[in-house]
Amino acid sequence: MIRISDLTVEYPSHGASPAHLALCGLSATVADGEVLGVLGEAGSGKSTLARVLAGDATFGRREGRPVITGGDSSVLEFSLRHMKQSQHSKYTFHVGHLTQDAGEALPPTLTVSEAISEPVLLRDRRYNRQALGTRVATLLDAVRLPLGIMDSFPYELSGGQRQRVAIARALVLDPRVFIADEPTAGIDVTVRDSVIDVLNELREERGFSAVVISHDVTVLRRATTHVAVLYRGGVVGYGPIDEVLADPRHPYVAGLAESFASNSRGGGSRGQER
Ligand SMILES: Nc1ncnc2c1ncn2[C@@H]1O[C@H](COP(=O)(O)OP(=O)(O)OP(=O)(O)O)[C@@H](O)[C@H]1O
Repeated sequence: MIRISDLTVEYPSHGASPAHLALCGLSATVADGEVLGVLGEAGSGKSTLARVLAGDATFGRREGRPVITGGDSSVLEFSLRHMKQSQHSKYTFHVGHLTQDAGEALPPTLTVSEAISEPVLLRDRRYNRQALGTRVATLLDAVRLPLGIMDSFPYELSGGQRQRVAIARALVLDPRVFIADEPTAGIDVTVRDSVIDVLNELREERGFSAVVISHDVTVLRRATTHVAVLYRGGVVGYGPIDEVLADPRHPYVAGLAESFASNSRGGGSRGQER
């Protein structure tokens, strides 16, 4: 479903800033029903990879957008490097993208229900409102949010609730591929498990494929089939997470293995919902 082959990505130069090489010769595959986890230090290229897979690097050079300068990635038979503008809307219909800090970027003037419905109504203003209401309610339930918050505005919610609304919004078009950049950031440990459950249910029921960026080892262990560890834009570890950590081939992966081992000895991460 997703085949990344020798992918090289740059941010073009603008003003006095030179071009920046963000990903270099990256390869990975995600078959139907698989979830690839991506981890790596800050600036290693994780969000850039998510943006490219979400279709943000198509149609020439635009300031602030990544550009594929080598290799390619095919997602659902679409070539990301050679995608035509006319294909983009179809592509983004099938590929959901939860951006980093999506919860904080919810439209402030829309209620929860309107924010989750918006991607559907932007494509089809005459979509059946009753069916849409049912879809919103099902998604709220899936991310363990009470139906009573449907008419609330983002400022009335906690950070963790906003993040879960953003997840529901990213899934409302029923994507076949889901790209999620830190989906559990700011979510407490019990809700984090429900997000992992949503990913696993989608995977089992729909043969859904996903790429999940996360620094949370519990998410990576329970929701991914394999991981790619990025370091300065290249892959330095690839395979099932426990195998990658048990046999580190790069000093950065060895450091990760060490810190994950000491975290588990200390009882693991316990993120608190904001
Ligand atoms: N719009 C942009 N223009 C130029 N360079 C950029 C742009 N966005 C990101 N970069 C650079 O590309 C590299 C990869 O950034 P990216 O955001 O993909 O890393 P990341 O691994 O997601 O980091 P973090 O964990 O901090 O989110 C970094 O060196 C970053 O400074």
